[in-house]
Amino acid sequence: MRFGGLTAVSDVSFAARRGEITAVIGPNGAGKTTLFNCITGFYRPSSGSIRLHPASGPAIALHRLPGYRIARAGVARTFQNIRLFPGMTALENLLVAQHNKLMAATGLGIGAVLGLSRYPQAERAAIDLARQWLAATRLLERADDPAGALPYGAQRRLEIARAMCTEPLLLCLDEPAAGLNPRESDELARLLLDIRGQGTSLLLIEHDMGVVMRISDRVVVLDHGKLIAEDAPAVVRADPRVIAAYLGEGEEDEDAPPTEVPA
Ligand SMILES: Nc1ncnc2c1ncn2[C@@H]1O[C@H](COP(=O)(O)OP(=O)(O)OP(=O)(O)O)[C@@H](O)[C@H]1O
Repeated sequence: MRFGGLTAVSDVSFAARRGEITAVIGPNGAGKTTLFNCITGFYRPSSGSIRLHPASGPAIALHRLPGYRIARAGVARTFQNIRLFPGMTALENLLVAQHNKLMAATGLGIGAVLGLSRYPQAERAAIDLARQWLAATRLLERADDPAGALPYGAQRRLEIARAMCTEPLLLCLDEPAAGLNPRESDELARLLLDIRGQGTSLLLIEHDMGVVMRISDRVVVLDHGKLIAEDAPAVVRADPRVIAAYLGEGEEDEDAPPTEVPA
């Protein structure tokens, strides 16, 4: 991915395997969010390819699709900075996520207008799924509260619930533990393991090395836009190139907030 003269991500090749949690780590500015933006269609990569391999059927070339088609193909994401609809209730946020499905069930809404459709049935199923994810994220009691009024940790969980309501094959999480206290981080780790247990594959950008080392099956390390390691968490943690990348960070930017060394 190039931005004018700057190559933000280059020669990065790896597989996030089905049914696994793959973490993407690296110092600030390594290209992690850019990579996510390419996978989820916010950026169109300048070159290269990104493929989604569903359990059945042919591979889908994500790099050729616009963002909404990528979402439809089964890739969901959350953002580094929470992007909920703050004025809508928690439940409504989860129903918006199912808009595509509802529209498809009702013949693009025309059937619903004519009162001829399966809309009530589809709407009930959407509410059931939303309530299931509200329960999984401990937000059922806050279902009717505006999303913007929820505490920070609850908003983070609601973002994950919203992504899961699209029933994704791959869930991409950009720093889900940012700003959480240790108890909330533990709870998040358990939630992500549950999501994996239900068959969704996860790709996770995370600076909290406790969470990364505890739940990841594989860890991919980026530095200056390049892949410098890809292995099991314990192997990556001991890799001298990875340690050097993290230790080297402070020398370049003394004012940058410290990044945890994965040790
Ligand atoms: N839209 C853009 N235009 C120009 N440069 C960009 C753009 N987005 C990212 N970059 C540059 O690409 C590089 C990688 O940035 P990116 O945000 O992907 O890093 P990161 O690993 O996610 O960092 P952090 O951990 O701080 O979030 C940086 O040099 C950044 O300035």
